[in-house]
Amino acid sequence: MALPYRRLVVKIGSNVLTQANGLPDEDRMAQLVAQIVGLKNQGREVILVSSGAVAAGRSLITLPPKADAVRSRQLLAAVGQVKLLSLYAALLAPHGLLGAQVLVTKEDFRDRQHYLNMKNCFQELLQQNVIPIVNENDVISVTELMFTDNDELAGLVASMLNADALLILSNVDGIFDGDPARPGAQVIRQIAPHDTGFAEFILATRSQFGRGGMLTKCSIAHKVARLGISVHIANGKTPNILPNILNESAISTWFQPSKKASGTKKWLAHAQTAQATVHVNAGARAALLAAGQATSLLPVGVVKIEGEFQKGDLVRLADETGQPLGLGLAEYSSDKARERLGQHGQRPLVHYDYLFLNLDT
Ligand SMILES: Nc1ncnc2c1ncn2[C@@H]1O[C@H](COP(=O)(O)OP(=O)(O)O)[C@@H](O)[C@H]1O
Ligand SMILES: N[C@@H](CCC(=O)OP(=O)(O)O)C(=O)O
Repeated sequence: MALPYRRLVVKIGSNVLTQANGLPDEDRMAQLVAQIVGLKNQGREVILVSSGAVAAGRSLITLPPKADAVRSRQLLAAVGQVKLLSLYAALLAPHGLLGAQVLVTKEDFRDRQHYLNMKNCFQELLQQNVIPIVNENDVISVTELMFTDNDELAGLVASMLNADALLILSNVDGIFDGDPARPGAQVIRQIAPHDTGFAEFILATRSQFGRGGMLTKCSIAHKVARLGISVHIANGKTPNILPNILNESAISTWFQPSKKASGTKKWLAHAQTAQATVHVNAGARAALLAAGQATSLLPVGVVKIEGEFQKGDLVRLADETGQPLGLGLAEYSSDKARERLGQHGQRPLVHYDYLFLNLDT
């Protein structure tokens, strides 16, 4: 039986769409589009997050020697994105399908109005049977404004649209239990929501044209799965990989989902800024991070509060050494919290429903 995912986000990495010489691999694109059309014909909704603009740009423009790295990337992506989307449009047209370009920046997920505009647009596109094709707006996303990579962007899109699954296509069959090049290395087939042991196997290497590397891919996958969205990492170069993930015959690493999280938890998982930090003691840290338990933060475990906050504000949680633990919404102000610091029998400062912990700390 096929996996019952109705709404899918498919992320295709640069290296899947790029040949060894750095130019776009149009045959591969055609194969992947054919697979996506197959998924659509099964009645599924597909949102595509596609890298490849820089590679496409390389096929159009030769950079001058000693060109500035940031400007070169902007130039290649600006020119290449047109070619990338034209190729997708040409491949979808014979199937009677339209693709839509959606270019986003990190800022668009922070600004609530931008976020809602974007969400509404996606919903309209899906309703009209159009395939949104998302990429980072590389022209204005430079250095610290950039997403870590398109895996982060795909995770945000999957959470925003409450997708059933995120399929990340890279140039490896999944996460290996060691160097993928080592003879005998095996793909880890399943990772449970609270299992963080996989991190020890990941090497700092990344594919030739990739940006973030496997470690960021995995921490995004883990976070998204903990919000209740299935994540599969698989090889985009393997024939029929998308239908085979869905009929469970493909090799892939499957991050099993937790129970679906509320909209607030999804937002907290990806929120970036908090004004104040609440430091907790070792006992509270252990209780919060204990697998499978829904624990709220009580004042008895709080040792220090840095900064000011009001009821409903976003606060950062950290342990006594300052190591970040997660983010939550305060149930009361920092003034009240300071009065109750270390006291037993007080109301939670951060309720479990409004708390998102990073398990990879
Ligand atoms: N344990 C591991 N299992 C699989 N791949 C790994 C592992 N450790 C490091 N990698 C590297 O991660 C790369 C994929 O990540 P990345 O370069 O970011 O790809 P993409 O461009 O698809 O986002 C692989 O090509 C591989 O070299
Ligand atoms: N936005 C860039 C891709 C950046 C990126 O994150 O690539 P990847 O590491 O392959 O997901 C492009 O279109 O070339």
